[in-house]
Amino acid sequence: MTADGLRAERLRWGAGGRLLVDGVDVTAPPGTVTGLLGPNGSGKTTLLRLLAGVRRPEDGTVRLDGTDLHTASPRARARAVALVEQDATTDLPITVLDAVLLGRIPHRSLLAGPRASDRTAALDALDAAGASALRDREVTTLSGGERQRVHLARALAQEPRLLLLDEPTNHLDVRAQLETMTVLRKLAADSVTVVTALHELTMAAHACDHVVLLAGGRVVAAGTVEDVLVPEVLEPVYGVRVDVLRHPRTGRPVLAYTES
Ligand SMILES: Nc1ncnc2c1ncn2[C@@H]1O[C@H](COP(=O)(O)OP(=O)(O)OP(=O)(O)O)[C@@H](O)[C@H]1O
Repeated sequence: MTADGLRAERLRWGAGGRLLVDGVDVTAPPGTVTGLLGPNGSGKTTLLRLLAGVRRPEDGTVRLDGTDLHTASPRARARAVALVEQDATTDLPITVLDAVLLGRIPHRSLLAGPRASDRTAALDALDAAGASALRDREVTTLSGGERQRVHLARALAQEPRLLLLDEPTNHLDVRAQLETMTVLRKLAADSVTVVTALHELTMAAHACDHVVLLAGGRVVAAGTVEDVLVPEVLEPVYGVRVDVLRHPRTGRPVLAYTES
């Protein structure tokens, strides 16, 4: 097994007589955070499901460290890949800790209950996601932001090599957004491959190594933050005027938008 991260090539998937993902390539080396950007309806969620292996492409391949995710067994895939879906709902009347323990299922015998090591992994994941204080709460009673942290914790408990997230910060306050992106950076530092859909371009500029910009199911630009998050690329895609400022302390791009 080579640790070359995620390599998706020529992905295609359509529905309702329309191609929603049309010849998309995504490369994400281990140890990097890749931002998946694009306007509403550009295909980010559809692409993440193809990358996660939960939806089979009509054409193209998804390889993680050289292994084709769509021919791997569901169990092998579940050990390797975690997907945090947008607004994932959990209607089960279970506690937060039990919900996070569900992330350990790919790592244990189906018939056995959680082991002490699974519980430790779940508690560590809750801690990393900043959700330890919620562990005994019933999931159905949580706020949107609290749920988002718990979904992240469940994915962390899964200990994936590829972590895919669909707008993981959309319910979070500014501090929690930064904390979540710090968690993703730490995972990348531990050689996890992280791909996250984001709407907030300044957050992408702050936390991503690479970005992939989608429009109409196609990649319109891919590369470093400095190459892609520029007015010439963004303005035609979003239909707004974009000004790129510099963060006074980090030097990273800060994007400001006005109607064009
Ligand atoms: N099963 C489906 N059948 C028909 N159309 C679909 C289906 N799934 C998604 N679409 C459409 O495909 C397009 C891409 O949807 P997708 O959810 O991937 O976009 P997105 O970039 O994640 O959008 P958003 O930023 O709004 O979350 C949208 O126009 C959506 O309505």
